[in-house]
Amino acid sequence: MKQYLDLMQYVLDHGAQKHDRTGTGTISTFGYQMRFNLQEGFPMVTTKKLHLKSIIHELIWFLKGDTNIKYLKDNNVKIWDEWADENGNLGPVYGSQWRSWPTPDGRLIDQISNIIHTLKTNPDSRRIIVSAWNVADIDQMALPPCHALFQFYVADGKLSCQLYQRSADIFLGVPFNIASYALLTMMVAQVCNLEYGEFIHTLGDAHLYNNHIEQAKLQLSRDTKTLPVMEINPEVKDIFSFRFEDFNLKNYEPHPHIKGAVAV
Ligand SMILES: Nc1nc(=O)c2c([nH]1)NC[C@@H]1CN(c3ccc(C(=O)N[C@@H](CCC(=O)O)C(=O)O)cc3)CN21
Ligand SMILES: O=c1ccn([C@H]2C[C@H](O)[C@@H](COP(=O)(O)O)O2)c(=O)[nH]1
Repeated sequence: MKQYLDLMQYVLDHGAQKHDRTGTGTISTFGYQMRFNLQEGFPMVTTKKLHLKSIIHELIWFLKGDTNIKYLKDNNVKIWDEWADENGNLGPVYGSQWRSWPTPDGRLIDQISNIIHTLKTNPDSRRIIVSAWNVADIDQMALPPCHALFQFYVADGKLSCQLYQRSADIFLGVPFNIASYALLTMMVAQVCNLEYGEFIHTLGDAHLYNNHIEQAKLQLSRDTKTLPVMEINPEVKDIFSFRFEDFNLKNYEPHPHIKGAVAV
């Protein structure tokens, strides 16, 4: 994952000191893009061990349209705990916008079903977009969407996806976001009978929190390893039918995990 290490090095070399909402302080840069060819392996960071279980369950949870952390808690995933209210609710975050975006006249739009339909019937469309950035709902969300908008693109029978992420926690969030959207792209490709193309990750405010700098430098001192391979149960042909057991990551041999506190 040279692309990820290059991002870390770039922000260390060129980033500006910036205050932030959490009071932690960051070193930050604005506007950065990484590309991952999904035929060259699954883009999981190898310079620290990533907890894939959390990533898969979070993605299944988004696709269910769920915005309560109960499903995550039942599967021992804790990454959203700090933001939920006393009933486990996060407000109308990703799952709600992806599957049931409310219209002014009272309908609900299932953006995921719509993009699957368009990919199957009109793959050359330049409008294959999912937006979580629902301006009218933002003040009811526990956290405004970071991965705000993504677009699919088909050429030569290959499916690519580009994500716009407005705010990117390079040490903790970004490795999760890359793996999650790479996996989503592969799942969408499978159900639409397309080959794997690229995942393109475009970042707005890309920052390293001041209490993650040592962890970043440790990762930069480690050598990269061959990317693992993600096997997906080929029998699943419906985007909403994937289960945790349908995924099998092979040959993931990362360096040891590195701890870092999450800024709330
Ligand atoms: N500051 C901040 N960074 C984020 O990346 C982030 C937020 N806030 N708020 C909302 C979600 C929650 N996300 C999170 C939250 C925690 C971890 C985290 O603690 N990761 C650890 C443990 C992983 C695990 O338990 O599975 C890690 O080492 O990766 C990662 C992503 C991504 N988002
Ligand atoms: O998927 C995610 C979700 C969140 N983040 C990070 C980016 C920021 O560090 C915080 C959000 O704080 P804001 O003040 O709302 O920007 O969470 C991420 O990297 N990936």
